[in-house]
Amino acid sequence: MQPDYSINTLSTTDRRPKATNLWETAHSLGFPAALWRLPNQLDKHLIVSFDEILPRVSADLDELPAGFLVSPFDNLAGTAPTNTSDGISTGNSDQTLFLRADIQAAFSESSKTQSKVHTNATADTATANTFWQTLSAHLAGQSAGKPIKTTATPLHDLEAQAEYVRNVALAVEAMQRGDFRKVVLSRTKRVVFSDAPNAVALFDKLCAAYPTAFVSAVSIPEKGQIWISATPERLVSVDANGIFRTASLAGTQSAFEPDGTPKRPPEAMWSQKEIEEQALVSRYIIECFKKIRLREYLEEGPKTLIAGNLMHLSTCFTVDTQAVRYPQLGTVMLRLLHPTSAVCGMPRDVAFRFIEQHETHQRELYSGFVGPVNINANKEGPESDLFVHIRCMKLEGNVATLYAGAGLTEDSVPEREWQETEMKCQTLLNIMMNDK
Ligand SMILES: C=C(O[C@H]1C=CC=C(C(=O)O)[C@@H]1O)C(=O)O
Repeated sequence: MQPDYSINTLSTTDRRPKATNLWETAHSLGFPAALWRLPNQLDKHLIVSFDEILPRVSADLDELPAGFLVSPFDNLAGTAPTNTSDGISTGNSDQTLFLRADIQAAFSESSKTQSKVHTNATADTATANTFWQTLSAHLAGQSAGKPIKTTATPLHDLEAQAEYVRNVALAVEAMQRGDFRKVVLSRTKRVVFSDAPNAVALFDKLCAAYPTAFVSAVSIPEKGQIWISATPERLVSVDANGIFRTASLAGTQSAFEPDGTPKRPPEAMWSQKEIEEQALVSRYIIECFKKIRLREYLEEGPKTLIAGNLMHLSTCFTVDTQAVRYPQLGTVMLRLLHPTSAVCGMPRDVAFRFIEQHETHQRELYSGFVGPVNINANKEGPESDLFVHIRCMKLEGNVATLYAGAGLTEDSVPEREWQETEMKCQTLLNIMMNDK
């Protein structure tokens, strides 16, 4: 029987495991781990998977056990779409990585709930024993040494800027010809650290700075990567009461006036280009509802939403899956929605091809989706919360690669779109450069 640490109930002399202890134990054993904090919540969650090589699954929220999903942008490749009995066209999404919750922990920041760590019943007992023994050794041996200070240096790539601006101009020409209506082109930015940074410390700083974001850190040892994000964009959520939620997010401006004073969201001014860009994302969601003949949805917005240093336009869509008798709505919509026109474009397939042909980097897990599935966090029942993986970076040793994209329409101005991606990189950079 493995320990079930109810952390708050242990005596103060106990070496209580913190998120960082579990994360580092997982790392030392080569086990994947995910750490996350939901928007507007205080509790942080962590799971460790005992699968050194993660299974690639179809993102089926109705079938998967408790765990965490990370999908690449491009998970439609390989097979032709298939039609289900509902007449729904679904892609092949078995590129999605699944971290099964073998070890599960919740770290409470509020005095009302207790922090908990436990081994799930389905986890392999021998592996779980190894994990707990390694954790105990780690706790016994840890010293309260000074945290290592790392400095981060962003690399300025003038060629990357020139290439991005050229590609935006090509996209604008294609849209003016009528080839497609919207495309999201992305770029990368590299940051070199003096030492490999502490992912859990970065995660904690992001949680503190961006309370309304979904913040996550996912360690994937088989790739030698840690992905860290603070995303404002919900893709699909289904709560314990069967309430389905999704949102359309687009249009970007700084959340601050040039003199540094914060803007008031209700007074934000949006251009016609930005209003149209966001309306296209909403239309895409509504078209997905139409494909499954779902009419009973609540649409709220567009409203201006603060996302860290930025503001966006957002419309929320809600469906009571019990009232409409559609329990699988989350899974079905996930397959239809991804990749939405907030990260791909419209029409989707033409925009997808334009991205493939013009972006010179691989998006990998950027603009895919990320989040917990079937996690029973508050005893009310399992919940799934998947977010669009933007405002993210890939950490490989002491090098971070940040990703940012901008939604383009025929009215886009190439230099401005580049500046927009710079602002989006700033969401993570502000935290990385602030070494407190
Ligand atoms: C693609 C990204 O943002 C999307 C979400 C909100 C606003 C966006 C925009 O204004 O272009 C993008 O569609 C990104 O941050 O990399």
